[in-house]
Amino acid sequence: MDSRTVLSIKDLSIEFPLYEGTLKALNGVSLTVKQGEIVGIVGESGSGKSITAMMTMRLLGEGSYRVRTGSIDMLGVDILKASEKEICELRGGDVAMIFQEPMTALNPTRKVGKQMVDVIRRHQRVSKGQAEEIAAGLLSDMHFADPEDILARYPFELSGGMRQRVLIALAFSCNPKVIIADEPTTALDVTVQKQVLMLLKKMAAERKTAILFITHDMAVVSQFCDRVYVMYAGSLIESGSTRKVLHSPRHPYTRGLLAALPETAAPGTQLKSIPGSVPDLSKLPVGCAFQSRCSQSSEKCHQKPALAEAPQTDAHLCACWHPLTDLEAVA
Ligand SMILES: Nc1ncnc2c1ncn2[C@@H]1O[C@H](COP(=O)(O)OP(=O)(O)OP(=O)(O)O)[C@@H](O)[C@H]1O
Repeated sequence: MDSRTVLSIKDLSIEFPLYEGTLKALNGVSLTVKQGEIVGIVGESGSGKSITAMMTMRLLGEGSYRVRTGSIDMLGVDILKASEKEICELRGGDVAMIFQEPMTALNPTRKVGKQMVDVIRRHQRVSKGQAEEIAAGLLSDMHFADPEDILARYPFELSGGMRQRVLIALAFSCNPKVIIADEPTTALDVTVQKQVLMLLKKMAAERKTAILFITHDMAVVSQFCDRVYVMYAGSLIESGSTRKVLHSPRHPYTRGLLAALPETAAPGTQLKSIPGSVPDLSKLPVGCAFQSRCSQSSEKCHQKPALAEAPQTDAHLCACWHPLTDLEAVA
C-alpha cells in the first residue's frame, strides 16, 4: 500500500439478511483515499454511499449485517477485525465524522463552548482555558466574527449553516487525519452550502486532512472533490479525477446523472432523466446492475464488468463493456 494512503477498502461486499431474502448493499467495493485528498462518492439514493461511509468506522449495528468479502484499512487499523477499543480510539481522534443533521450531533442542552472544550480535552492534554482558546481559534477559522459569542450559545440559537460550521470546527478540534463526511451540507440552502464547503476545503488543505465525502449531488462534487467514485446499486462503476469523470464520463450511468443536472440543460429545455429505476438490491440481475436502463446494453452485459485494476489510483476507470468515447460523452 502507498505510504500516503490513509484509507483503503478492498473488494468489500456487505449484505443484510432480510425475512424475504438477502439485500446486497455493497458488491465488491474497492477504493482508496490518500493523505490530504478530498474523495467523493456520488450516486442516487440507495446506491450504498452511506453504508460505505459507516463501514469505514464500523458504525452499522453489529449483527444487522454480514461481510461477504473484503477488508478495510483505516490508518493501518484493520477495521473489520479491530477490537471495539481500537475503533473507539480512532473515532473522534485520527478520524472525525460529519453528518447531515448537525442538531443530532450537537447536544441541545449544552452550550457550544462546553461541548467543544470537552471534545478538545478528551484528546489533548490542555487546561480548560487553553481548550477555550483552541475552540475560539477553530471558530474563527470557520469565519465566525465573534467566536466567544458563539461559544456562549446553545445550538438551537444558531442557524443551520452556523451549526454545521460549529460541527466542522468540532471535527477539526482533534486534528484528524481523515474526515468522513456524509451529505454534510445537503440540509442547507445553496449559497450557505457553498460557503460551508469552501471553509471545509480550506481547513482540510491547511491541515492536510483527507476527506471521504458522500453526496448525491454532482454539482457539489465538481466544486469540492479532487477525485470521485460513482456508485450504482452497491457497486462502483466509474472513478477518476473529478475533471475527467465530469467532463468526459465513460459510463452511460454517469453521463445520465450529469445530463439530469439543471446546470447542464439549455434554458427552456426539459431535464433528461434516466429511464427506469434502481434495481431492488435483494433481486439484483446477473451481470451489470444498470443493464435494464442502459441504451448501450448487449448480451455481454449479463456478465458483471469490474472496475479494472490500474497501477495508479487516479487513473480514469469505468466498469462497463461499452464505455463511451470522449465524443459520445459530451454529445
Ligand atoms: N440496517 C439496514 N438493514 C437493511 N437494509 C439496509 C440497512 N441500512 C441500509 N439498508 C439498505 O442498503 C441500501 C443502501 O443504503 P445507503 O443508505 O447506503 O444508500 P445511500 O446511497 O446512502 O442513499 P441515501 O442517499 O438515500 O442515504 C439501501 O437499499 C438501504 O435500504
